[in-house]
Amino acid sequence: MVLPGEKSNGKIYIGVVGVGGVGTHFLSQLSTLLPTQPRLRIALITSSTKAIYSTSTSPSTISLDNWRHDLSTSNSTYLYPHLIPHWLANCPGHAVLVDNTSSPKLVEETYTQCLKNGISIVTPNKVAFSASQQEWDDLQASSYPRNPDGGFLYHEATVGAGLPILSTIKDLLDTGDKVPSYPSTFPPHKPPEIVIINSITPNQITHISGVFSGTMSYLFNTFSPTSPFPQPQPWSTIVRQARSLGYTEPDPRDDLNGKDVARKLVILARLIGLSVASTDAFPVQSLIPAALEKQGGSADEFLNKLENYDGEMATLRHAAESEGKVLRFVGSIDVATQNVKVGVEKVGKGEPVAGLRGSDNLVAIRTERYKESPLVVQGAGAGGAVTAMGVLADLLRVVRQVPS
Ligand SMILES: NC(=O)C1=CN([C@@H]2O[C@H](COP(=O)(O)OP(=O)(O)OC[C@H]3O[C@@H](n4cnc5c(N)ncnc54)[C@H](OP(=O)(O)O)[C@@H]3O)[C@@H](O)[C@H]2O)C=CC1
Ligand SMILES: N[C@@H](CC=O)C(=O)O
Ligand code: NA
Repeated sequence: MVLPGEKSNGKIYIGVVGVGGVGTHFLSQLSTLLPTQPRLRIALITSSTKAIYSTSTSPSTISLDNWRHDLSTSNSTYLYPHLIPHWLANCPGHAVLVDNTSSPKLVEETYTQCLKNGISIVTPNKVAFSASQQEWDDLQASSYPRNPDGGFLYHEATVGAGLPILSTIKDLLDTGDKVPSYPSTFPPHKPPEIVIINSITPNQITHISGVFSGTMSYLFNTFSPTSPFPQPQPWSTIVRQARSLGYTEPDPRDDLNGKDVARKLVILARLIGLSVASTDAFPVQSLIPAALEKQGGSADEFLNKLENYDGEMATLRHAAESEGKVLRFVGSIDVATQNVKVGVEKVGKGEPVAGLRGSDNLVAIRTERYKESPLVVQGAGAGGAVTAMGVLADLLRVVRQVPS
């Protein structure tokens, strides 16, 4: 295996896992890019049932011209996750795992092993980065530069899809943004599960807040619009629309229960120097009706039952309307008080988050330099194409750092 620092044959071998909404857009965007990236070789494409491999030493690796057909007619069955690191390690150049799934099993069986073997990972999959703090720490320790022989690890699309949120925060931290002075002691009720892992460093960011879910943004922009006409459709109808638009998690319940936003806030909090035990370390408001919380079943079965609870959401909306407000699903991190929270809020129609459209995210970051007027990143935060762009941009970050 060729490590990031070692001289390789100059080629970069890509293993693509997952060809759903994001994965298909990723492959489509990659095929457009390939003619300008002669070093790239597609070494593996696997769905949850089928796989196509190139023989890793063969120069004629997989063509993207007819990958759907080639995959569906492939005689090769799906590559079990635990075999992926070995397979990529046999490539004669630098290898990159592109994980376009939401699979915890894939994370568990490939990430650390890949990184420690110098295989890079780019992914929109939040699971690895929002599990335990220890797992986060292990990923950092296994990957470059903390591990000089480790693979690169990029996950820009885990927060705000292709929006440059993680890269902006990295720039702020790298350029040592200063923060206002904090009280010498933290509030006595400081939640034990969220702590600043080091004293307030000069480059700590102080607040991050906004709308972090493309699905929830679309749902509330449509269900609780600033203009009263036309009459919004029922909540469950709009949830189905969000799913068909490719915004939701593979299971929309992971959006509605606030878990997806919680995952993103855990990733952001850890990135700016907070140690967060888990997504259960802070209050997360779920919009799953209580009666459906404990019921299993498929996503389709859930959506059919959700129709019976449209009235509950309509009541919430009417309460906001009576105050001349709209509903938005927001999240926030306050470093000084170490408070992290996720939930529905009534917001004035003139508020920035009230004006969002479609799957827009809006993330406001406050630091010393951006204290009075926060640094704001806004735009589509969900959708296959805008997510795939973030994954592809991360791949190019790896390409630029691998010696040719
Ligand atoms: N959609 C969006 O706007 C955004 C998505 N993301 C993240 O991107 C990831 C993918 O999302 P999206 O494409 O929308 O989801 P999809 O459900 O459309 O696609 C996921 C694909 O992964 C496949 N898959 C699951 N496990 C494996 C495995 N072990 N090996 C190979 N394939 C597997 C699934 O196959 P099968 O269906 O057969 O199980 C499915 O085709 C998720 O982690 C999501 O959180 C991040 C930002 C935005
Ligand atoms: N389901 C998520 C996808 C992007 O992270 C969302 O709606 O934001
Ligand atoms: Na992003």
